[in-house]
Amino acid sequence: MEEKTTMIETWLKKHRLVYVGATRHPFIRSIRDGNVDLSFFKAWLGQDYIFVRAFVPFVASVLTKVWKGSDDNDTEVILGGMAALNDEVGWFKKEASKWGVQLSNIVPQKANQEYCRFLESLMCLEVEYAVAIVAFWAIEAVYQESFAHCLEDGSKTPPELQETCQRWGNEGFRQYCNSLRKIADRQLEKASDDVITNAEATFLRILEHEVDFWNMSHGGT
Ligand SMILES: Cc1ncc(CNC=O)c(N)n1
Repeated sequence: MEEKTTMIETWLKKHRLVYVGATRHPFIRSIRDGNVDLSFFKAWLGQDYIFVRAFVPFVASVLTKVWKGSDDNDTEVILGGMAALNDEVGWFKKEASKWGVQLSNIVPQKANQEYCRFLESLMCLEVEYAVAIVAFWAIEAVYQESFAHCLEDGSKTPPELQETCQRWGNEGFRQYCNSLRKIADRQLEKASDDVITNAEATFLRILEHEVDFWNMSHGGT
């Protein structure tokens, strides 16, 4: 059977370097190599908690958009993502107390604020479902690929960080990302050229924001 090349496959090839920049960032490499600066890890933990709080209403907005197109499968996949986020918020609180990170005192850094503001712009009703679902997939896929890399054979991830890597690097999360990717590709198949152009630009913006987010935790600004 002949498999046709999907839009996302095409983009991943075209933007390989940017994608690798987001999924093989020095911060992730330092976790994998076992020489991560734990103060960077704690900084990431606090900032990511703030990001995830903003990510929840974004996912809710995607859910609203799919509901209008009333696709039951899509709704269930996204709702599953929402449920996982509920669990994740609880995990962040537990993990923060384990590391002595005070979540109530975290000040969002500039890169985080800008990323959250970008998410907010994607919540508008005028943003098409195809664009929003591409963004959703890309956000999840970067974490999946990054943390799965820290669990591959030969990695020296410190034992106390393995649970964190498992959170996004596990097999279930990989399959969930694949489901999101299929949903996104299916939307792109029927999208207009305008929407496709928009979705590709959004994909790139997400990758840039993810790199800036890692940079921030890695001692950048
Ligand atoms: C900055 C960033 N990007 C992606 C994710 C993964 N999605 C939900 O947890 C995340 N937690 N943080």
